[in-house]
Amino acid sequence: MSGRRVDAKVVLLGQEGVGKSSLVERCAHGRFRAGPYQNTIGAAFVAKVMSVGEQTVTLGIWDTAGSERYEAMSRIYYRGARAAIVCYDLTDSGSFQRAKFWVNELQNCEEGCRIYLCGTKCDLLEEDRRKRGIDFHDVQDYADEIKADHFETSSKTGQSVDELFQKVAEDYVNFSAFQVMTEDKSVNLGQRSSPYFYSCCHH
Ligand SMILES: Nc1nc2c(ncn2[C@@H]2O[C@H](COP(=O)(O)OP(=O)(O)OP(=O)(O)O)[C@@H](O)[C@H]2O)c(=O)[nH]1
Repeated sequence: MSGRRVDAKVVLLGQEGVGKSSLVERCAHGRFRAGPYQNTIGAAFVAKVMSVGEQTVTLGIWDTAGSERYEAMSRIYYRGARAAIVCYDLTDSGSFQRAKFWVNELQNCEEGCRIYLCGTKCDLLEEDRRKRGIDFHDVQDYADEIKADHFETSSKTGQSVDELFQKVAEDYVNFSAFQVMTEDKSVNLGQRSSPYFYSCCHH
């Protein structure tokens, strides 16, 4: 994977313990690590190759640390992101307030970044519906208001995880195609925005 071109930078944001690393682990390696919770320090990176129709897209996924101690660092990681997966724990209403904080940041600082709201740990609701901390429709209304997609996922069972990342990749491809189309129609300045390049670290 080293040296592979990354087409789109994707960042995960959200309160500590909401399950960002688990989401990346499920998406990248198809597994869920039970056991003691280890908080992320700084950030972690993984590259994920996705297929969208005939095309191949490499997402460069940055998993940030949720601890407020690392807030300034998380800001560095969302710079230039094409997509942000803003996570909250479906059983913890406080984590949804924190998600709103990140949405405001993105709206103010990263105009070109699409937002995906992700309610995590939905397996816990299947065990006991009373554990739901935030009403689905309230989140959906908020998602509509901010023009975000909204998913409820479980990294434990895998529910809706692939769908979430697939949507991110598809939106990237469709949006890029739209951009090229509108650029072709407008005055040709002889320049086209190039994709982001990184030398990928991989684990
Ligand atoms: N039941 C259940 N537990 C989950 C799920 N996702 C994560 N967890 C648990 O929630 C805890 C925190 O998960 P992490 O993925 O480390 O959370 P994080 O958001 O990356 O945390 P920080 O790195 O501190 O920001 C761990 O004990 C996970 O096992 C899920 O889908 N279902």
